[in-house]
Formats: sequence, C-alpha cells, structure tokens
Amino acid sequence: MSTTAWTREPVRRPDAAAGEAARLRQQRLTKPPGSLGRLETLAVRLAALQGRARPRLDRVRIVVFAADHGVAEEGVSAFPQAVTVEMIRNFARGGAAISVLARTLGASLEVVDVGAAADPGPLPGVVAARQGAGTANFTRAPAMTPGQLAGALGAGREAVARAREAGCDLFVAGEMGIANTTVAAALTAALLDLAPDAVAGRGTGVDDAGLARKVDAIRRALALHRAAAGDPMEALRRLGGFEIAAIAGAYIACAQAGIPAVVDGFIAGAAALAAVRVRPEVRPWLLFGHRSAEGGHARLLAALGAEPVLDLGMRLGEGTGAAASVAVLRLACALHDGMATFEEAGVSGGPA
Ligand SMILES: Cc1cc2ncn([C@H]3O[C@H](COP(=O)(O)O)[C@@H](O)[C@H]3O)c2cc1C
Ligand SMILES: O=C(O)c1cccnc1
Repeated sequence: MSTTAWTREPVRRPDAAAGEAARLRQQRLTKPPGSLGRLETLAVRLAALQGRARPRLDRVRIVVFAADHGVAEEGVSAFPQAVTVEMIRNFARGGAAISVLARTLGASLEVVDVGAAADPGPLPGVVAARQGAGTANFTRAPAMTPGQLAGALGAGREAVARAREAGCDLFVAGEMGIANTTVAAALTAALLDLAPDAVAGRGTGVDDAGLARKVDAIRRALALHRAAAGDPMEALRRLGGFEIAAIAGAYIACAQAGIPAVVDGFIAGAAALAAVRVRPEVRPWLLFGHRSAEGGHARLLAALGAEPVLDLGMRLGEGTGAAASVAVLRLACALHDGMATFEEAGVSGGPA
C-alpha cells in the first residue's frame, strides 16, 4: 500500500546565485531600471528556481487531474456529475479549453483520472490512477480513506516524475471534477478558519438556492470534521478530493525535484494551500497564474502572500488561468534573454 512518507523528504532550495546573476543582468538591459515591472521580477524568480541566469520555458507540462466528489449529491453544482467523465473524453479528443491552450503554447498535456464516478476506460493521453468511483460525501464521512489519500498524493508525485523524465521547465496542474468548488471552499475554510459564506462562490453558476445548499453543506462538513482543522494532512483527507490531493502531491514533488509550478485558480489554490501547510518550504516553488473570479480565491491568495500574474475574470479551472499566464512568463524570459545591455548597444547612462 502506498504511504505519504515521501512527502516529508527534503525539498530543494532555490538557487540564490542564479537569481542574483539574473537581477544584475536586468539592471544592465537597455531600459530604465524596473520599467518592465513584474516582467523583470518574474524572470529573476524563474532564474532562481531553474538554477540558471537565463531561465527557459521551452518544455511546459500541463497535467489535468480529474475526479468526482460525493458531496455532488447535495446539489451544489449547476452541472451533473456525468460532466466529469464526459470532459475527460473531451480532453482526450482535444476539444476542451485547456486542450486548445496547450496546443497553442506547444505544451504537453496529460490527463490523470484519479477517480471519476464513471470509469472512462483506456483513452489516449489519459493515465488511470483511480482511487475509487469518487470520494465519499464529506457531510457524512471523511472524503477519503488513508489509503485513498496516499494513492491520490502519489498520483501527483508520479505525474511530476513523468514530466521530469520528459524534460520539464515548468509544471502546470489543472483539475476537472464537478462539485470541486465546494470541496476547495470547505478545505480553504478549514485551513484558514473562515466562515463558509466567505469562501463559497457560484462555481459553474449555481443560483441563489444552489449557493445556499453549498454554504450549508460546507457548514455541516466543517462541524463534522472540526477536530481535523489543525492537521493539514488530515483536513485534506476528510475535506479534500482525489484530484485536489493529487495536485497537492504534485506541488510537493515539484519542490522536491526543483521544478517551478504555476498554480491555477481557486481549486488548484486550495491544493497549494494544503501543500504549503503540510510543507511550508514548498511555497517558493509556486507561481500564481491568475486571480479567479470565484469568490474566496482572493482571500486564499492573500493568505499565501501570492500576487497572481493575470486577472482576467476567468473561472473555469482545468489549468486554463495558469496556462494563459505561461504566455506572459515566456515574454518575461524572452526579454530577459534577448535584450541588449547598455554596453552592447552603446546606450548611455547604464549602471557603472
Ligand atoms: C463543461 C464544464 C467544463 C469544465 N471545466 C472545468 N470546470 C470547472 O467546473 C467544476 C467546478 O464547479 P462546480 O463546483 O460548480 O461543479 C470543475 O469541474 C472545474 O474544473 C468545468 C465545468 C463544466 C460544466
Ligand atoms: O477558479 C477555479 O479554479 C474555478 C472556478 C470555478 C469553477 N471551476 C474552477
């Protein structure tokens, strides 16, 4: 049986010397210091994370983790649970938003079925790592058994190992799972000690009655699992989901492998929060792609001290907000690498 012991293995430290070399290069490029704003600091951060003064984003890996949630039966989503497996098929055929973004970016896309309610069977580009036919309804029982939690975390670690094997400059985790905004909200509320209505949003577009059912389901879940709030791994087991645990595992594995990761929206953000609570040294390895329009994401970002790259009013998931930010991160790297220095260009007024 798989265990979670690997999550306690050492995490890499960013390379301060590579970061400093990148910072000095930015000062010598033909522009007033700081005038490219966060395009400068993002390139410097990527340099420290990749351990090279000129960071590259040629090989971007996107992995969408899909799973279902027992809490869907509480009527918390605007869409039926069958959409999860239907979207797995859509990913495999290349018709989803993340499929288009991955193609446009020239990024490799993998889908991991961590436990949709229906088994999609073998599909091209879909890895089966099923921990069950969806989690248990967390308003009545822990979402996962200890074995399922370990299996889901391990599925994330294995996805990072495959990415590393293929060569990976940057890792993007996405998710698909009907009702997972309820799950992300419950986990966020437990870990940040917030009221359900402060973190629950409309997800796929629930009406007022749906939102009230969602807040109520979260309130009941928090009451049932109250004792776990101080233990992030146990909170993840009781209030999380297979795909959220897999993403948390992937972030921890990225930090252990020295691969920077871009976090997507609210759901991936909840996984990031869990990962950082389990292993605080994971935090430097995470960049934040965008601010989701989902209620609760802004508070989650604030708690993580995260300033997202984009704020486009997106609220889809699948890794789409993180993928969109890769275009900006690539521009940051291209400027950093390709601009002339004051000295090279014979422009006056550069650093002494
Ligand atoms: C067609 C479709 C594609 C999606 N892709 C991502 N999500 C997003 O919506 C779901 C979460 O919202 P809720 O908690 O309200 O169910 C997740 O699957 C998330 O990835 C989708 C949702 C739908 C309907
Ligand atoms: O921010 C997200 O990740 C999100 C928001 C709504 C629905 N699905 C995902």
